[in-house]
Amino acid sequence: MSAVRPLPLPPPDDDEARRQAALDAYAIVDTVPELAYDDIVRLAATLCDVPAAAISLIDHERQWFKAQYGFDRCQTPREEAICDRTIRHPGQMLVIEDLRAQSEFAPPSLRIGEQSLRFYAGMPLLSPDGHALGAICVLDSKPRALSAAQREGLEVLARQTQHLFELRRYALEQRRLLSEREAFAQRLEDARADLQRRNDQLEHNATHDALTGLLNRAALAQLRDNPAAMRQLQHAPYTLMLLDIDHFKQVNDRHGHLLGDRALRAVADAVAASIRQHDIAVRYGGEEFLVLLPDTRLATAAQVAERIRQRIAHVALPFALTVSIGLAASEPTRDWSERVFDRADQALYRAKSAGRNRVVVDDTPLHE
Ligand SMILES: Nc1nc2c(ncn2[C@@H]2O[C@H](COP(=O)(O)OP(=O)(O)OP(=O)(O)O)[C@@H](O)[C@H]2O)c(=O)[nH]1
Repeated sequence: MSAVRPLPLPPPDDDEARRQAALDAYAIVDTVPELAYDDIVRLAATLCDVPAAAISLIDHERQWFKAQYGFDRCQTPREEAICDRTIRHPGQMLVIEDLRAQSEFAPPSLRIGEQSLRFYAGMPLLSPDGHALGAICVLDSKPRALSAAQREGLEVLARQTQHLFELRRYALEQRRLLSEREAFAQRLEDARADLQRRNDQLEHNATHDALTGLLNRAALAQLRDNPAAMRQLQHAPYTLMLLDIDHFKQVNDRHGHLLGDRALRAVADAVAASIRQHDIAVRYGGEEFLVLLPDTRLATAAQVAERIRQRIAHVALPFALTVSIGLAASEPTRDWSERVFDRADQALYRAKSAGRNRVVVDDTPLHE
């Protein structure tokens, strides 16, 4: 087509907004040069035997060149972009054989070498839903015409360019989906971790005494009901310690429950600070504590108990705080929950009867 169509009206605002949105979806404007597009414009120039060619995208008030060959500008104002005329008739090539003969076109500022532009042929570049994003164009500083084969070739290159655009959009979409999937997986993992934390917290609360942080009676019952843990405990001689705060009722009565609670925490801290990591300390009753010392004979356990007693005697409180402790050793053939506990309890009773603030070791003969 050598005749120029009458100057089309500017597109209605809504259409232009949709067209611009279609272009934006490719996120291609202002990207770095890419060889695939550079190759296409070189090929277009060679095919049409012209010194210059470009892939122009009409972006708001400018035309921006994704690729250019034969000139070195990366954009021009939209009002002088002939490609802006080309996109007004999507699907049709616009050919202007001699710009000087077309008074309706202001002379473009774009120059080919030192010469002003005389020849233009552009094929619109369309999105799949028909929005014209820009054009692939060939340019010359001399008037000329395109052969049918050259026109056809330019159309093919326009299709190839559109294909590249679609690949780009597909890659962007995949990246978006991937990051959405990663974000979703992260949210899922966060939720799982949060659930795990809450679960751990619940489990901790169910098995620990809130005041002292030591294990509670429920945890002791769980231990008793766990054959594997019991086997582990019983594979070597162990010692059971029962500890009771002396005259704790008086502490409460004279100094109030708040100080009583402080005393309980101080006792728990002294116990925790005196035992090994795998020893098991339990707040067994109000002011009673139970400590299981695996793999520990009575004599060693007595030293630990004495350390605890002394530590507690030195706790800084507005009143004297002492404890009585009873100890008993395990019997290899018996369940600690029966006999060992009774023996430790009797030892504790003897510690109380003998004046409190002392450690008493069970001395009843085994296997009586
Ligand atoms: N502040 C406080 N007091 C508690 C708690 N649990 C139990 N007690 C108190 O501990 C006291 C235990 O008193 P008793 O069993 O008579 O024993 P005791 O006064 O220590 O006397 P002995 O054991 O014979 O030396 C009671 O007054 C309970 O109210 C608690 O969580 N906080």
